[in-house]
Amino acid sequence: MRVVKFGGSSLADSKQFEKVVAIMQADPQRQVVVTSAPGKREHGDIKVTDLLIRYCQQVQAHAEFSDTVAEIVSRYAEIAEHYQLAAGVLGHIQAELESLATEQFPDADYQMAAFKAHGEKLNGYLLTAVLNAAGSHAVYGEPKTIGLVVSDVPNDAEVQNETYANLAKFDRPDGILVVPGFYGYTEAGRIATFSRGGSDITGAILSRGFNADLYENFTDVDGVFAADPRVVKHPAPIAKMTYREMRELSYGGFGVFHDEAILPAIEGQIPINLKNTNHPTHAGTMIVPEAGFTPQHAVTGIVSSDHFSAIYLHRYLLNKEVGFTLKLLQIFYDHGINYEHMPSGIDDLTIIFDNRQLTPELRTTLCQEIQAKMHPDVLQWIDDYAITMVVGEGMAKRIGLIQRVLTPLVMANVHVTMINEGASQISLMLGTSKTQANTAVQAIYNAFFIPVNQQMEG
Ligand SMILES: Nc1ncnc2c1ncn2[C@@H]1O[C@H](COP(=O)(O)OP(=O)(O)O)[C@@H](O)[C@H]1O
Ligand SMILES: N[C@@H](CC(=O)OP(=O)(O)O)C(=O)O
Repeated sequence: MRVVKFGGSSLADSKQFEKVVAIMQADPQRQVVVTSAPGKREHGDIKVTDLLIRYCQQVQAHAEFSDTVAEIVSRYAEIAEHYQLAAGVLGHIQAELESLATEQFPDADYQMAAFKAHGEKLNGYLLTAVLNAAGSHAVYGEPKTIGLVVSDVPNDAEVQNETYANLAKFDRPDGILVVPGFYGYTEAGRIATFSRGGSDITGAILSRGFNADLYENFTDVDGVFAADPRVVKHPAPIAKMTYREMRELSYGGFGVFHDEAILPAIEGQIPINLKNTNHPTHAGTMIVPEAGFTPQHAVTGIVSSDHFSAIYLHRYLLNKEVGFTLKLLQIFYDHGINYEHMPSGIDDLTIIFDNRQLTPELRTTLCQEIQAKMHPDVLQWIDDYAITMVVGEGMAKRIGLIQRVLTPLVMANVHVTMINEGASQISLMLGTSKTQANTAVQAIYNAFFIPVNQQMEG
């Protein structure tokens, strides 16, 4: 059997629902389907998840929210009306949405999680009704009913291991089981969501839990490309790649698949097929175990992201001081900040971290504490930090690869401030300024993917 996940763009309106129904009905192996909330219908549109966040913020601020609720309801109404569903279906959706405003929650974070989750919950309910109206036998499976248990971090939850025992015991109904993505329930029975884009994670959990032969993840592109299509024009498609290549590239910024969705697939050794809802006959990208994989190219993909900041510390004889790093990381730990990378020299150390975790106040406190406890000769805060990652199973044993990566950067006048060859040996990390990050990706992409004669012409 297969678990199929449709992203928000695939479930954005009735036109997309038609494609989803056709895909589900084309293969009886597609027995479990995971829904996202309706996404963007066109460039500039607003995802239902973002409307729900606005709705929650308005409720929390005791502000007017009826326009927001009407806007959310209209997204579901267009689909329900297209399929001429019984009025009760839309009535139920509207009532559930409206009741959120008066429901009691333990705190504002759990309240936000519950609001957000309703985008996928109500779309799951709607898709169930649509599939039944289209002649399939579909049953709605609430994450609580099927046993999807998550940690009690309301907006960044992780799956708990007992989920897999629960899923193994769950008696799947005949026909299609429709499960909303993006959230589960804590031990205490509260809704908690994964991080943004987390419906991919639900699909992977169900694939492992139900021991699927294949996890099909449908989106709005023909698979994974060697670079983000918004950065490189018509990037080369990747026909096949490994789990760890996908994990590194998603982590690095390929938004097409959530980086935390790889682990359940690895644990269950479930192959993933990323496909296009708008072009379902295209083979898409297969993401497979490392064993038996033969890389076709030195580099599989190049990615950059610019949500980093760094703290640079310099102190003479730092290399001789036992416990310096420990003390420094303790400061980060005390403030609940995790770091991403830590390149170091004899007397120098840079800590690179995701700056989305920081407030301006926290930044000031961090600097003051580091100054007071570590007594560095130099402490520099660097906000203008982007990381470009070059990833490929084929990189490990290639002589001269670093030179092949760096030469086009020299030619493109990109200043590289940090180089870190990942311990995994399948990735190379480069620090640049934010403004040079896209140039870096384009230059490395051209060097590895465009034949030299075409580069000259271009
Ligand atoms: N390397 C890449 N290959 C393919 N798509 C990518 C890549 N990097 C970023 N993307 C973007 O990811 C988008 C799909 O992800 P997302 O918007 O989350 O889809 P969905 O709504 O289906 O979950 C694509 O439209 C594309 O713009
Ligand atoms: N709807 C949620 C979860 C999700 O996975 O969405 P999508 O499949 O559209 O990336 C979000 O916007 O974060």
